[in-house]
Order: sequence, then C-alpha cells, then structure tokens
Amino acid sequence: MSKLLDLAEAQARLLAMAVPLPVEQVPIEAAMGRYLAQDLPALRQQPAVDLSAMDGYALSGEDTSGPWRLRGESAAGHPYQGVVQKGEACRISTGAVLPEGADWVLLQEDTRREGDRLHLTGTLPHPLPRHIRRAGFDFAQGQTLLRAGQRITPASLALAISGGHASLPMRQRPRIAILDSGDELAPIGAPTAAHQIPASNGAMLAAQLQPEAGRIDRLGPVSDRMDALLAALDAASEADVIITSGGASVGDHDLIRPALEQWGADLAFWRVALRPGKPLMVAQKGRQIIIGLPGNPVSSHVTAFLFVLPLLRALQGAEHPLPKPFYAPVASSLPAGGERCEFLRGAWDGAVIQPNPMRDSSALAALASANCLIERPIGADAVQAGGLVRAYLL
Ligand SMILES: Nc1nc2c(c(=O)[nH]1)N[C@H]1C(S)=C(S)[C@@H](COP(=O)(O)OP(=O)(O)OC[C@H]3O[C@@H](n4cnc5c(N)ncnc54)[C@H](O)[C@@H]3O)O[C@H]1N2
Ligand code: MOO
Repeated sequence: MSKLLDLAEAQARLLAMAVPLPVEQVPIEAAMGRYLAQDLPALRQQPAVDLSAMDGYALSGEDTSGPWRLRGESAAGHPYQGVVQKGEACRISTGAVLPEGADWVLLQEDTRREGDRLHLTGTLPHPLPRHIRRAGFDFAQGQTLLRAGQRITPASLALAISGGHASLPMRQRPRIAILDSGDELAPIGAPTAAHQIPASNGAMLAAQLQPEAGRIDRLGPVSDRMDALLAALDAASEADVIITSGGASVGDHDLIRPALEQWGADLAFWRVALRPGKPLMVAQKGRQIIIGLPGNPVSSHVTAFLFVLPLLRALQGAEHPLPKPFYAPVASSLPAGGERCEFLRGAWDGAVIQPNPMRDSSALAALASANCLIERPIGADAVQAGGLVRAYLL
C-alpha cells in the first residue's frame, strides 16, 4: 500500500494549486467576509481637523481657574465661526470642530453656569487633559488602511468607509458544486428503509462552505454508477471547485477516482495520514479543482475544514488560508498519538477542552456536540489532564 501523505504536505500541495480568482469592484456593504485584492490607501485623513472628545467648553490659553465669558457654540456638524479669545468659553459637543484659538476642553461636569458666566466647580488634574482628538490621529491621507489578502470584518468595513471608499477591489468568490454519492442515500425528509440513510453530507458541506463561497450548486445524491457520476461531473463544469463526498475509499463501489479519471481529471494526490479523512483525494481538470471527501460524515466535515475552506480562502487571495490554532488544557487525559494525525472532537468552555471519547468517523451526535477539533500529531506523547493541546475552533 502506498505511503500516506503527511497532512501539512497535502495542505501545501493543494494550496499551491490555487490560482487567485479575478478581481472585481464590490459595493462596500457587500464586502463583508471577502478578501481585499489590493492594499487600500486612505483617501482622506481622520479626523479631518482637531475635534473635541467630550461635551463641555472649549477654552483658550492655560487659565484653569476661570470664570470665563460664554461665547457661541460648536456643535457636531455646525462649527463655531469665531475665534475663542483668552477668558472666553465656547460651548462644544463631542465630535464637534475645535474652534480657532481654543487649546483645551473643560468637561461640563466640572462647571456651573450663571447667565453668560462659566465657573469651575471641580479641581482639574495635572497635567491638564485636553480632550482633543488631533487631526489625522486615527489615520493620515495615503496611509495603508488594509492590506491585500485581509478579510473584511465589520470593523475593517467601517475603517474603509471612513477612509472614503464606497466600493472595494476584491477577488471573486469561488463557485462550488457539491456532489454527494451513494446508493444508500435517501433525499432529505424522505422515508428511509433499513438499508438507507438520509443524505446529510451535502447540506452540511453547503452550510460549512457558505461563508467562503459565491454560488453553491448541489448535485445529488448521485447513485454509485459511472454514468450517473459522469453526468453529475458534467453538470458541474461551471464550478471553480467541485466537492464530492463518499466513494473515495477502496471498496468495489467507490467510484469517484475512476470516474474522475474517465472524466479527464488528473489525480494530484490521494490518501493522507489523517484520522478521520484518510481517503481524501485531490484532482484537477483545466482550471477546476476537485476534492474528493470521504463519505463518513465526520470525515467529510473534518476534511472540509482542513482542506476545502483553506482552498476557498486561497482562491480569494487570503493572506492566511489555513485555520488558526489555539492552545488550551484538556479536562481529561489523552493517549499517545498514532500513525495518522488525529482530530478529536472537543468541547471548549473558555477554560478547558473536554475531549469526546467517541472517535468513530460516522458519529454525528459527537460531532454536533463539539465546538473544536483537538489535533493529535503522529506519535505525540500522551497528555495528562491539564496538559496543553493544540486545537481549532469549528
Ligand atoms: N478496506 C478499507 N476500507 C475502508 C478504508 C480503507 O482504507 N480500507 N478507509 C475507511 C475510511 S478511513 C473511510 S473515511 C471510509 C470512507 O469511504 P468512502 O469515502 O468511500 O465513503 P462511503 O463508503 O461512500 O461512505 C462511508 C459512510 O458514510 C456514509 N455516507 C456517505 N455519503 C453520505 C452522505 N451524503 N450523507 C450521509 N452519510 C453518508 C455512508 O453511508 C457510509 O456509512 O472508508 C473506510 N473503508
Ligand atoms: O479516515 Mo476515515 O475518515 O478514518 O473514517
């Protein structure tokens, strides 16, 4: 039997196949979760001028005892047109333009008003807090706000808008076809005979891949027949990425590999030292990448997490396509690692990870109760309760 491919090498080989998709200009409110294609410069500085950080009074000079004579107001969106002179106070709101001549802002909580006279009530700390947001302190015009390959988050979306952008250059989202196969699969909600099982992988994978996908076409369940598989592959000819689930192993009815070969795809690699997920298969036909996931539901889920999602990110030009690990203590001991890198189902409560003893790759109940995967590298030492493990949030 051929040697199984190491996980990191398999991931690297897949990502090396990803040619970033073309760039399109996307309205900013549709950019959430997508990846920037170019560095984004600020088209303006923020704030444009000095602003008050508090509600109070703009004062001139270093006179911290008062009283001051009240003159005018600078409200947000309505700047004061005059100049604040020594001994004068201009009413000012948070976010309003600091008037000419003003050097600091006195909090309104520290004052008392008598007609047009303003008195200090509290005592002011030293050094004097000025409560001024200086022009350009957040970002300067021309500064790089976001880098190519960054994923747009709610905060980076707000930053780009503040920088003067209404649309962003982004990589196209990949089109995906999901094809699940197996003669035992019954459509969702259909009555199932004893020899049947509801086809759950297609819907699971579509839900899992949705955040990184443009269009998702579902093809299946397809029966274990060469002509049916070839017809389904033909129907996926528009997809950037084709995901199959099931039929990836070595059984007489595991037809994905021969079907891909007959369809004209070239096998890039097959079988990874991974548990669950050993029969993972990657092939290519022209610009299309095909990933054959093992049919066991947990194997499909784990390999979609470790391979398909990173590929979809790489096609969008993501700077960090692979999932990011975190390190946390386990609540109970774990045995030494085996001959395949294993991903155990775990429940992380913010302090410790409770590993699920269920390791069967068909056990959906254990998968659904997990919120993370615990990585057990090949040959890793056993871990006692309280020992640190590497894990990934699902
Ligand atoms: N002799 C060997 N047998 C197996 C090996 C091996 O190396 N030698 N590998 C095992 C491993 S590991 C896995 S994982 C499975 C994967 O096999 P397949 O990819 O060929 O998957 P199937 O046989 O088609 O299905 C496995 C299992 O999953 C259920 N399934 C399939 N599709 C769906 C779906 N869409 N929704 C829900 N459930 C699905 C299917 O009914 C089977 O129970 O092979 C081992 N065998
Ligand atoms: O790799 Mo299989 O996914 O162990 O059951």
